[in-house]
Amino acid sequence: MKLHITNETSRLKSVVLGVANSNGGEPDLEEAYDPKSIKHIKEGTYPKEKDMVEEMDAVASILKKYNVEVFRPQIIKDYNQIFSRDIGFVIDDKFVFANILPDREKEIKAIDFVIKTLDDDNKIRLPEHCHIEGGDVMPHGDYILVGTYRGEDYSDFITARTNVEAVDELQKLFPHKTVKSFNLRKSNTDPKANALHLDCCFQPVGDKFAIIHKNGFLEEEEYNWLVDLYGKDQVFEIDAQDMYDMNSNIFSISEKVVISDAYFKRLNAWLTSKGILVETVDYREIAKQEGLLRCSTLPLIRE
Ligand SMILES: NC(=O)NCCC[C@H](N)C(=O)O
Repeated sequence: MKLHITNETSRLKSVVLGVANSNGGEPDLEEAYDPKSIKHIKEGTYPKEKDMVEEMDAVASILKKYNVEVFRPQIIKDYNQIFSRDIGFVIDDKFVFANILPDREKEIKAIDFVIKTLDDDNKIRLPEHCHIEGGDVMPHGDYILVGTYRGEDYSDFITARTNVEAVDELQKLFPHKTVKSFNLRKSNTDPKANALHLDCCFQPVGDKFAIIHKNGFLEEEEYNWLVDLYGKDQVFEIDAQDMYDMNSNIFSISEKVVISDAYFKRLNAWLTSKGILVETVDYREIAKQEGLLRCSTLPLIRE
């Protein structure tokens, strides 16, 4: 397979979509690794496998309707494999393995059957001390946008997944691109104050638009840099509740078509007003684990 990803919105040709089958059910509180899952475990509202399988199958159907090649990870018994985005990422024709949270590191084996079709020259592994997850990485033409956490208390946050060492390494690996990093707000306990990955508080859509949550960014100038990249009138601002609901985590099939959650009335109306066709699914159960549509997809080829 010849990989090709240079941005978030060009016509999608091939993608990995996670699976919710045999996801291991409700974890113990100590095993959960994001604050929204913790909240749902405490409140007795943790999502059921059957509901999540149905939600993901609806996404697969839409992708197939648009003639997108869809790979599903092989099922590892009793293991959460919903959020394929984070296990690796494609930049140009390279597949970069994530150095993911140790609780999630088995997930990558399940797409071996895809990775082994790639030339060895096109597979990249970062040194072990570089932590990085695909939800933090967005190829954007000549830029690679990367979410990170620069605080000295990095190791206290199970929600901090990409470190500055990985940002530096990425710049060395892609010297012809500019790696621009964003210091994100982290909370292990409050999902409304936790930008778990860059795609939880920002995402480009269409040919000139973006969705953004200001408070997800710790540095105002970095938030401003993104707003200026698009222009103030072209960005859709979301608040803490919208971030919690995961409004910035929709998924583009092309510049003209997105998959969004039917629950996002304000966002979907805005997208439609910009000439973007919105295919809707119900992803409220998946959302309970602090991820949504972008998080559950790993694009391999866009035009
Ligand atoms: N890109 C993403 O934001 N992925 C969501 C991952 C959610 C999962 N519960 C985690 O904490 O790793």
